Order: sequence, then C-alpha cells, then structure tokens
Amino acid sequence: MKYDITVIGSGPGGYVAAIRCAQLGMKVAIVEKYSTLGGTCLNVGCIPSKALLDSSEHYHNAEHTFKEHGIDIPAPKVNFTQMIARKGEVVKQNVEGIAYLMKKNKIDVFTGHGSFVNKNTIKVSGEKEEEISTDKVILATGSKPTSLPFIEIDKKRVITSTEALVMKEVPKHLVIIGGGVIGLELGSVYARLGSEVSVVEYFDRIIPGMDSTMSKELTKSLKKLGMKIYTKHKVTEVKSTAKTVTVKADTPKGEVLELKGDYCLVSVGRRAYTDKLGLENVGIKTDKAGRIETDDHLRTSVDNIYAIGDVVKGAMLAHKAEEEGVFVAETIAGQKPHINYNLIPGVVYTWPEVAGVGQTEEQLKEAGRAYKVGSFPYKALGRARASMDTDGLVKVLADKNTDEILGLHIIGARAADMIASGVTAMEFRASAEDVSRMSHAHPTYMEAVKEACLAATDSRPIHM
Ligand SMILES: NC(=O)c1ccc[n+]([C@@H]2O[C@H](COP(=O)([O-])OP(=O)(O)OC[C@H]3O[C@@H](n4cnc5c(N)ncnc54)[C@H](O)[C@@H]3O)[C@@H](O)[C@H]2O)c1
Repeated sequence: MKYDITVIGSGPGGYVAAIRCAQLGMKVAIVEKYSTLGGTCLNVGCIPSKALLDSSEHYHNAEHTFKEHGIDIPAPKVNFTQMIARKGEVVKQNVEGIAYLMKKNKIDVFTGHGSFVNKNTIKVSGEKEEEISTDKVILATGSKPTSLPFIEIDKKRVITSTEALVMKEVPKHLVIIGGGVIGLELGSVYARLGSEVSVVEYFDRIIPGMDSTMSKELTKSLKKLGMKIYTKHKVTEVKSTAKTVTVKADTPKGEVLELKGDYCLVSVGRRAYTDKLGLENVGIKTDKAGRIETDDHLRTSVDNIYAIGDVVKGAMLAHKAEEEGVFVAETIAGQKPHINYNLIPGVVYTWPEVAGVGQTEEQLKEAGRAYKVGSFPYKALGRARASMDTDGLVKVLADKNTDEILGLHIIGARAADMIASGVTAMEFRASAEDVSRMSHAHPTYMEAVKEACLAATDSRPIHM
C-alpha cells in the first residue's frame, strides 16, 4: 500500500501530526522505534515527571502543612517503590490512549527504527524489516539529553532525566548540573522526598531563559525547600565510583567547589535526534546544533519532507511540537495555518509553578521598547491565604504608550494553568486595561492577573 503521509516519531509532534493528517482525509503511517507510542513526553518526560512531582508534593504537604490545616496523622513515610509504580501506571494509561487514538483514526503503526531509503521510501527495522512507500514524510524524531564533553553518563551514578525517573532509592545527596527546567523539576521531587539537593548552574541565575524576576522568586522558594543553588559555577570534573559521585566546579571567586553525592543528574539541555535516519540518502543536512533546517512552512530542503518539534529550531516543548504537527498537516492539505511563536508559553512545574508567555523584561530592554510593569503578590490574595500558597507573584509587561500586553509572567500556585489567560489575551492583542475590566471569579488565583493589569494600567490595584 502507498501512504499519503508517513510520520517518523510518535511524540506529541508526530502523533498529533498523524491524527490531523488523518482527519483531513490522508492515509497515514506512523513509525516508532520503541514498543510504546508517545515519545519522550509520555514515556520519560513530561508525564512521568509530573506524576512524581504530584506524589512528592502530597508527601511534602503531609509532612509540612497538614498540621496547620488541622490534620493530625502519624509521621508519613515514603513508599518509593509504590510511587514509581504509580508513575508507571500513569504512563501506561497515557501511551495506551495514544494507541487507541491511532486505531480510531485508522493510522497504521509500524514499530521499529525508521530511515530513508529514498525520499519516497522508508525502511522500518524492527522485529522484521519492512519498507513503506509514501508520498510525503513528516520527521518528528525529537531529542535526546546532551552532556558535557568531559562527563561520562554511566546511567548508574551519573544519570540523565530518564534514569532519574526510575530510581530504585531516594538519593541521599543528588548533585544536579544545570539549573534549567529538568534540573529544578526533578531536584524538587527529590528535595521533597528528603534528599539533599545541590544545583550547579553556569549562568548567573536559574531558569535563565525566563524573566529574571521569576528566577529570583523561584530561587527563594527552592532555598526554603532546602535546595542549595550555586550559580556562576563552571563544572570542571565529574568522577564516579560504585556508590559515589564527586563534582568539582570553579566558583565565581576562582576557588574550587567540591560536592560529594551518591548521584549526579546532568541536565544541561537536549540535542536534536537524527541518528541513523538516513538523511544522507535524501540530501537533508543538519545545522551546527544538529537540527534539521526548514523553511517558514517547516519544509526541509527536500520538497516532500517536513520536520517538526525538537528536531527543528525553537523551544523544545511538547505543545510547540503539537502546534507544528497541526501546522504541517494543514499546510499539506492546502490550508493556510498560522503559529505565533511569540505566544508559546513556557512552564516549570516546581512548586510554586513558574509560567511565562510573550516577552521578558530583559528582552524588552534589549529591544529598546518602552514598557511598563504591573505586579501583584500572591500573599495579598484571599484564595492563596486559604490554601497556604502565598509564595509568588504575577508580573505583567505592557507597552508604555498603547497599554498592549507584551508579556505575562507568573510564579505561584497553578501558574501553569493560569498562563493560558495570557496567551488568549495576547493572541487578541488585549491591553492591560482590557483584562482589568473583565470579571475574574473571586476567590481565585487569577485575581492576581487582574490586579497586576490594574497595576500596569494606572497603578491602581484594589487589594494593595
Ligand atoms: N516543563 C517543561 O516544559 C519541560 C520539562 C522538562 C524539559 N523541558 C525541555 O527539555 C529541554 C531540556 O531541559 P534541560 O533542563 O536539560 O535544559 P535547559 O536548557 O532548560 O536548562 C539547562 C541549564 O543548564 C545550564 N548549563 C548549561 N551548561 C552548563 C554547564 N556546563 N554547567 C552548569 N550549567 C550548565 C544552562 O545555563 C541552563 O540553565 C529544554 O528545552 C526544556 O524546555 C521542558
């Protein structure tokens, strides 16, 4: 059989592209080298990490806040085996859900490593070897954790996020290299479960891609949790034995910091994954960072081959890949879809959560744009006092002259869900005053967004 579309990779980019293509009437094949669908996000990324974040947060609350809520329980204990097993069950339900969606949309799943024989033929090397004949191809092969040249990831003591999600024990001292999203999310999990956690970050602040107010506030919250954070530190050496790791880093003062732990998590970013894809057989080249180059329509240098998600430029985020999957499917169907890359939100699932969309204050300064800032703290919200989630704030950035919202940055309870309000407002080019004149339910955390907009409009928040 000849397929209209063959998608290589079944992560959120690939499976969404496959479904949208099928909805638009195309005959679709999807190739996945692992036995389960869903890619990094569902199997070893977003979903399992959120499962462990939620479990560890329950434990942390049982230990630290139940008493004040008036709930007396015997000292809680971590059943780590059960915690990991529950996480496995959550992953299973999600990946089975994708298998169901493939069936429902009559998409044929091929299990095995996909590679190009030529631009219309994909070889699948699995239990058996098969060839797929196809009109068009969508590459959605994702990314893999990267490391530093002098670090050997032995997957036992020196590990990546993948191993950190299937640990057999709670580390005594987890040393984390890289204070980005992965380091801080997984660091929070283990800090809540009782590990000593040290984060070594090269840049002058954690989550360096986000607005600097968010970095500052998150640093305070994570330190309260007991995490040690070393910014402006350059890791120079990582050594491991059967049961220990030693990490050395140059401090800003030119001294050497030596951290001894039982595990070291390396979370310094991810790289596009195109290994053994046979790109040379079709003449597709990758850029310096190993990513596949595409034009504005996400088409590669070969006219029937498209690429989306982590394997192309842009933020390595599941929801960005999903947007691109839909974009390519609709482009192929002759439609004129649109993605606003400025409005792809970024979220860090620590507690408090951090979320941002649009421009950061640093970006506006660098662009020389005249802007104003409105912010509102969670501690002034009745809702936050009721739930004892008073850490955090909302910061809105608006154009100084037109009042158009240019960026929304939230650190606090439920920031991950609240950021959608910023995306909606900015997609419709709302002003801060527009948002401040809309009714926000009381009592909710969202009132902080309204109040921050009031503060930005003409410095008149009601509850401050
Ligand atoms: N919640 C989410 O959306 C989520 C969760 C996990 C991962 N991801 C994505 O996965 C990708 C990988 O995550 P990540 O946390 O590994 O990468 P990241 O880019 O978020 O963070 C890497 C951090 O490592 C630091 N770093 C780089 N080299 C270093 C060195 N030599 N020494 C010390 N620090 C160093 C960087 O300054 C940065 O702060 C990211 O693109 C991220 O967006 C997203």
